[in-house]
Amino acid sequence: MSTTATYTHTKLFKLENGKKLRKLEIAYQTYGKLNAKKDNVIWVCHALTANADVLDWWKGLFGNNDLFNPDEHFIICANVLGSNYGTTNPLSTNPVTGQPYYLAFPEFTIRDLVAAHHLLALHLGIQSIKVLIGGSLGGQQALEWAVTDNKRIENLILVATNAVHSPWGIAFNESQRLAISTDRTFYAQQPDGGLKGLKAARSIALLSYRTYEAYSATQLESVNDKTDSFRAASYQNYQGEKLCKRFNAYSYWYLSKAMDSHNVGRSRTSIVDALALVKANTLVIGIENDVLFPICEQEFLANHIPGAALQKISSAYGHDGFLIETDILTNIIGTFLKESANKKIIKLHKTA
Ligand SMILES: CC(=O)SCCNC(=O)CCNC(=O)[C@H](O)C(C)(C)COP(=O)(O)OP(=O)(O)OC[C@H]1O[C@@H](n2cnc3c(N)ncnc32)[C@H](O)[C@@H]1OP(=O)(O)O
Ligand SMILES: N[C@@H](CCO)C(=O)O
Repeated sequence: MSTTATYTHTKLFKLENGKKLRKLEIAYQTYGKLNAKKDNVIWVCHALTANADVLDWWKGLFGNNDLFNPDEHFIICANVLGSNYGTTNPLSTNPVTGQPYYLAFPEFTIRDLVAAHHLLALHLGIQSIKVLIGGSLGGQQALEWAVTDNKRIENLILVATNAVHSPWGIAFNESQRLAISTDRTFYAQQPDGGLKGLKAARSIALLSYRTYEAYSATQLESVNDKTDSFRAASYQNYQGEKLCKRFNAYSYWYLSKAMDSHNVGRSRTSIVDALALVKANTLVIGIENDVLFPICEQEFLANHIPGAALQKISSAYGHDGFLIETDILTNIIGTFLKESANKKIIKLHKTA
């Protein structure tokens, strides 16, 4: 059973920077049913350009015959604030002006994305989360959630993510925003504004999501007399255009800023102290070939989240491996959850 719905928050939604959004709408999807014990919730936080349909974009890990399936679990995935898959975003109508926000949309942070998830969890009556999982920007949300609200989450799975967005990651994002800002239509404030810039931005982003090996494996020329029109060039154009057909430059701009904002230590004593607040059984998964979120970032998480386990995997896809290597993820996560369930039984026996 799958449900697609939108929750409308009728009170003002206060952002971390103090600005307020009226009539926040959060699009979400659920699969399966909450069981009688209310202990089968799997909450998924999605990455930069995905949506609430996790059975579509994380197939192999989420599906009718997969580790996370609607027969056993109540799976919830919400489209993040700022994204154009149904949640309030820069193309939404500002209730105050009656016009789309575009660049008048307030800036927001990863903490604001999590605050919106909190509202939805409250609305759905979710008291405990068996597994909170996310990769990349989704992992940043999951981590922030586990720091802020550390009693509700039993198991936390962080894939290809970090505790604070790195100077390297911010530099990639700024380069993408520079590409968008060179497209003058971005400032015309129209639904298709900045799409040429967005195409270039996605092309830049892909270089951080993939690897030298992946391009060599898929984009190598079969003839050696070419001087132009290379496959790799066609691929970059294609991928840029593919994103433009399903996303918009304004959402992309604001979400990349939210990613830059990620820092679990902000306004807290330190990053290390913030990580020490996590109480969930935590599994951190890193991809050894990830250029954007290098393995040292997951080592840092695992070293500072109490009792966290670390698993390193290899993927020629690099960072995007977190979306693609579902067989390996199924194996690692399945084993971790079995061990976690066994530990829970032993603990219950000891306290009985
Ligand atoms: C409504 C929706 O679409 S939902 C949103 C779906 N996306 C998300 O959820 C975001 C997360 N997903 C992703 O980022 C990506 O889908 C990934 C990382 C999982 C996979 O990336 P993909 O682009 O599908 O794979 P890959 O890099 O192998 O590229 C394959 C595509 O490039 C095309 N391609 C490959 N080489 C070339 C080339 N030299 N020139 C032109 N096109 C090329 C292929 O024909 C294929 O096209 P298709 O996507 O239309 O079938
Ligand atoms: N490929 C992912 C971003 C990488 O985290 C997306 O488009 O959402």
